[in-house]
Parts: sequence; C-alpha cells; structure tokens
Amino acid sequence: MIKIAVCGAAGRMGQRIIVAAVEAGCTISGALERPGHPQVGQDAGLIAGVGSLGVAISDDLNKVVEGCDVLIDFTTPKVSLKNLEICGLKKKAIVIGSTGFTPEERALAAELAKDIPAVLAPNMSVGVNVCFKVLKDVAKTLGDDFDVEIVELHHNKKKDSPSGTAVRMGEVVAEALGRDYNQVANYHREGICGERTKEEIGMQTVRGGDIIGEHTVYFIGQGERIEISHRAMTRDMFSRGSVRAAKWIVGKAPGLYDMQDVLGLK
Ligand SMILES: NC(=O)C1=CN([C@@H]2O[C@H](COP(=O)(O)OP(=O)(O)OC[C@H]3O[C@@H](n4cnc5c(N)ncnc54)[C@H](O)[C@@H]3O)[C@@H](O)[C@H]2O)C=CC1
Ligand SMILES: O=C(O)C1=N[C@H](C(=O)O)C[C@H](O)C1
Repeated sequence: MIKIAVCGAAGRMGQRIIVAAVEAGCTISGALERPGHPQVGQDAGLIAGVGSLGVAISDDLNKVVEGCDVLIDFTTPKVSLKNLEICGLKKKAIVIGSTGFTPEERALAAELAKDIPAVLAPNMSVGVNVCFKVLKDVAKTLGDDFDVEIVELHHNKKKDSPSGTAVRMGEVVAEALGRDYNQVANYHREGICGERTKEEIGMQTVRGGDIIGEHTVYFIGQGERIEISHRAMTRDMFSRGSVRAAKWIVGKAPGLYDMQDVLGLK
C-alpha cells in the first residue's frame, strides 16, 4: 500500500484527506503543517478524527517527504511550489490541490515537474471534471451566439478569487470558442461600464458562511439560457479524488498531469 504524506494536515482539506486515505487503506507516513502552527507535535489522526495514527504533525518538510511515496498538498501556491521543488530533489510524486496560481506560477510548476510525476488540479471531484468535459462540447456547439457568464460561491474563509475551478471553467470555454481567457475574462463591472462585449466571459464571485463550493456557467442566448452547475455538499469528493490521484500518480512517467488524466477524461 502506498505511503502518503499530507501537507496542510490540520486544514479543512488536510483533515479530510487523512480520513479518505485511511478509509482507502493507505498508510499515512507523515503530516506537515507550517512552522508555529498550534497543532504541530499533535497526532494527525486525532486531529482528523480517525483515532491515533502514531504520526505527529511535523514542520520538517525534508524529513516528511523522505518517508513518503507521494505528498498530497492542499495549502497555497507558494507552499506548493516549494513542496514541488523538494519532491523533485527527493524524486517523490506529488498531488497538488492548492488554487490561486498565477500563470507564471503555473509555468514554474510545469518546469519543476519535469523530473517527477505530479498532479495539479483545481478540483479533484469527478463531477466537476465531467463538467469541464461537457462545457467544452456545449461551448463549441453554441459558438459565439451565446454570452458566457460564470458564477462561483464559496465559504467566507476562502482566500483566492475567483476559485481555481471557475478559472479552469473559463479557460475551457474560452479555448473551445477560440478566445484567450486572459484577454476576455471580465472580473469587474461597476458604474457606466458600457455594454457587454460579445467575447467577454464574466467572472463573478460570492463569499459567505460555510458554502463548500458551487459553480455555474451560464450560456445566455436570445430567448433561452443553458446553465451548467455543480454543487459540492461535502469536501469528501475532493479528498477521495486526491487519494485516487495519489494512487494513480505513483510510478507514472515524470511530468505535470491533471485530474482529467487521472480520470481518463481526455
Ligand atoms: N483541488 C481541489 O479539489 C480543492 C482545492 N482546494 C484548495 O486547497 C487549498 C487549501 O484549502 P483549505 O484546506 O480549505 O484551506 P485551510 O486554510 O483550511 O488549510 C490550509 C492549511 O495549510 C497549512 N499551511 C500553510 N502554510 C504551510 C506550510 N508552509 N507548510 C505546511 N502547511 C502549511 C495551513 O496552516 C492550513 O492548515 C486552497 O487553495 C483551496 O482553494 C480546496 C478544496 C478542494
Ligand atoms: O477553497 C475551497 O474551498 C475550494 N477551492 C477549490 C477552487 O478554488 O476551485 C475547489 C472547491 O470549489 C473548494
């Protein structure tokens, strides 16, 4: 059975990943938190609610990576890039779920993953990845006659906007329509901002309470509208997805993969 280390172990996702890995029969070989985190030194299993695992949460990245087959990391882009670098040096696989990467950081991730197998995906759920696939077909079929708007809702602790999933949805639609997402994404409308352009893809963000994550892509035409929505009711399909990705990536050829690769959706 593969040995999984979890980075961000005391976080919302980290705790659920430990539960999912234990349920999948994997060994938790290590758990990482940021230096100074109040739960460093405590048992990762007790923090996650699966009982004692005999694995103390550590802040020693090198040591934790050495002991694992694959590191699952749900933290922040900066931390994930550092983890990718260390996994590269130690020739370990990595699964990254962090979101909020800039285009430059994504390019750096691809560069750092040249020597090791890595999965980087903004959403590990099967449902969202099926939506990515469907969105491509819908956008291609509808073409330029329908205006595209994307709305995402998340909890009030989320740090990045728009969500990584919403950005990927925008990228998928833009590519299917032959547009450059970075040129056509419109994140802000205020005041007399003029009529909507045909090309733009509106990106709207809602933050509040304990919403796990909801995404809707609107294709709005004359007299009709298509809405493709995904609503997450728990974090468990993200955590199970990340463990599925971890099992899949160990032993693969070096390179940067995504969840579409893991699920065979390409
Ligand atoms: N790809 C996917 O399916 C999903 C991605 N996410 C993304 O995962 C990330 C984390 O989300 P949450 O768990 O909700 O956040 P969170 O804030 O609850 O957890 C992040 C954890 O990382 C820890 N951390 C920060 N710096 C660290 C360091 N240097 N070393 C080790 N640990 C460190 C924090 O102390 C915290 O416990 C976000 O970017 C979020 O958008 C969240 C859900 C699903
Ligand atoms: O921060 C979250 O919680 C989530 N983040 C991911 C994203 O930014 O797309 C995925 C999920 O919606 C939950």
